[in-house]
Amino acid sequence: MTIAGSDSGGGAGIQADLKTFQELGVFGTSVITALTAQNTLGVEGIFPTTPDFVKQQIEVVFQDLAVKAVKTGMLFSPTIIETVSDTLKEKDVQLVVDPVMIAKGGANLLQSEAVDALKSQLLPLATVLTPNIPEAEVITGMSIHSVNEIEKAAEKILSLGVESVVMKGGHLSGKEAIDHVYFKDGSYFAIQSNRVNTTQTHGTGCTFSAAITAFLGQGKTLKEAIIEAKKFIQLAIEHPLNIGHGHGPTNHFAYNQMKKSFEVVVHES
Ligand SMILES: Nc1ncnc2c1ncn2[C@@H]1O[C@H](COP(=O)(O)OP(=O)(O)O)[C@@H](O)[C@H]1O
Ligand SMILES: Cc1ncc(COP(=O)(O)O)c(N)n1
Repeated sequence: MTIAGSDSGGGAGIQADLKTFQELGVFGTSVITALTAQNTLGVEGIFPTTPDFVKQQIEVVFQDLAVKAVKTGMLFSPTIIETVSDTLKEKDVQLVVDPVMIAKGGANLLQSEAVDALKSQLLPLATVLTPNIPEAEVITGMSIHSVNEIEKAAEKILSLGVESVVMKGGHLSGKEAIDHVYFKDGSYFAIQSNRVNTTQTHGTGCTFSAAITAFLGQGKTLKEAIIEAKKFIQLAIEHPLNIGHGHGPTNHFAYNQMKKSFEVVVHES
């Protein structure tokens, strides 16, 4: 299940999630928190759903279908976060939280007053949190420029009650795009891939977290799911579709076409 916003341009949000689920052979269900009028150039409008209707969508799907894993993306408001947290608290599922805040084009997808609810209500339920660096900065109140600061921020995030955190390195510079993964029990690994010099990164975070969710739903361990999701997103970025006039979407087809001949580098410690 994905609980997220709709992207009319099809590259991020619910649409990216369902495409990823489909490519990975899992049956996707969707709970829409907000409609956005959006294309690769940016978000022009946001029309949020009501918290009650978000709850109704979740409950109706759970009443009928055996949901194995859930991801959250754009949640928009404190009341939607409270409702999603209260509803999921009762469910026995693995939860991937992508703390979507600001779109690549600059639009606010989370009201600033919603950060407290995200930290206090949703994060304690999360199997894994997948912040990019700016999101990790908002959650921790720290500025993050080095691996040392990434580790300190991860410690702060783990203390909020999440079981694990993937600190995504897409927004840092350097020849590699490295994601650092920390677990509550103190274990750690990092996954490294070549940084692609591209503007075609609309929906990278949504796609990555959807792939983790799909692999968890299929019964992979969290570590296996994160590594395989990194392959999915790397191939999706490396082989862009080149559509739209702004931040183009990633290519959800690439993984199935090329995964056999591709590996990412994993560092353990
Ligand atoms: N230019 C890039 N080249 C290769 N991988 C990237 C690039 N940009 C982002 N990634 C990867 O895509 C995933 C999503 O990261 P990021 O873009 O930081 O998230 P978000 O979309 O939430 O801002 C991460 O695994 C990150 O390492
Ligand atoms: C509905 C919705 N959800 C999430 C994103 C974030 O994606 P990105 O950071 O790539 O703009 C988005 N643009 N729209």
